[in-house]
Amino acid sequence: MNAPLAFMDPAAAGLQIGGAAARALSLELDTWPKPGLVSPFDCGSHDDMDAAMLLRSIAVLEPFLINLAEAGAAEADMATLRRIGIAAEAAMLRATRGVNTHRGAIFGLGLLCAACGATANGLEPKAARLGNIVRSRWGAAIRHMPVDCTSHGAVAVRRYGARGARLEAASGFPSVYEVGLPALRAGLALSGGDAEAARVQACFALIAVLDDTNLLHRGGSDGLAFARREARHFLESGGVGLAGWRDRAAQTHRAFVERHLSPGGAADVLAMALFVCSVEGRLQVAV
Ligand SMILES: CC(C)(COP(=O)(O)OP(=O)(O)OC[C@H]1O[C@@H](n2cnc3c(N)ncnc32)[C@H](O)[C@@H]1O)[C@@H](O)C(=O)NCCC(=O)NCCS
Ligand SMILES: Nc1ncnc2c1ncn2[C@@H]1O[C@H](COP(=O)(O)OP(=O)(O)OP(=O)(O)O)[C@@H](O)[C@H]1O
Repeated sequence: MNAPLAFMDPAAAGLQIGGAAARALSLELDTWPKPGLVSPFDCGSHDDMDAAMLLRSIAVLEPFLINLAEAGAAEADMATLRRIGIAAEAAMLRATRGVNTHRGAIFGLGLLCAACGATANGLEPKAARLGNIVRSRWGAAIRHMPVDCTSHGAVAVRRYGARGARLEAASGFPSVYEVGLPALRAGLALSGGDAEAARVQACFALIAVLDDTNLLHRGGSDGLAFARREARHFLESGGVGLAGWRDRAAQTHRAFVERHLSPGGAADVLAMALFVCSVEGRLQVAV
């Protein structure tokens, strides 16, 4: 059973929250098949990273996620969260020798950890949605954050008018609550309680709707349209409720790899949904 974290001891809350975030990242990594993404079985569309590198990155990031939760509990402003986030990115790049394994995840999960810290310390109601806390506490500051105009995401946002990681966060992570969590629930029901099937269902549901700047960067608007179409097709054919769903999903995985497409944003949002599940206890079963 996946009971919500109890936070009996506020001093231990940061450790619990950061640990839950790191576990969400490991669960995302373990999930297979995820179209184009890295898993313990293969490197998907990536020639510069593998599961061992992602695991190293997760281990290095956990203390920063703990630190972000503690900062949220101490009513930190966005400038403080940003300093921790930038330090986490630097540590990730040192651990991976320059490969961007978890940039989007540090940002989104980091903000959710800070919001969770605020609930653990009584600054926000325990039953509040973490996404709403991010929006109300830091949303305005996120919208006005300095933008690195050369980043892949910023170029895609400008060139294609995409929503990117920043807008997702500033608006309270609607993709986590309106897509990721309902799809995890649907996946559990369709598969008769198979946790990995539920994660695969959620991954496809997210690919089907997200403005994923990784897909735009690698495949342009045709790449994004292809990815969404393939994901929708899988879901409309029955998703993980279909006999042989794993083979179908693996076929889609291979089609993404052939086109060098990788929905890194969907992977990040899947990890965020798994984190929210574990700390808000929304599904009442482990996924
Ligand atoms: C805002 C961030 C994500 C940078 O964005 P930018 O567009 O410059 O980078 P980039 O293209 O690399 O995108 C970041 C990643 O977000 C993920 N992503 C892509 N699309 C989406 C989407 N629609 N929704 C959510 N995540 C997405 C992908 O994994 C992508 O790799 C962030 O890295 C940043 O500014 N960090 C500074 C530290 C900070 O302020 N941290 C806050 C507290 S933790
Ligand atoms: N399991 C996963 N497999 C692949 N990417 C993932 C996974 N989980 C999360 N991601 C996200 O995908 C992003 C990496 O994608 P990508 O390598 O395309 O980015 P990039 O370094 O900006 O571009 P490129 O490698 O094309 O130069 C990371 O920010 C990471 O958060």
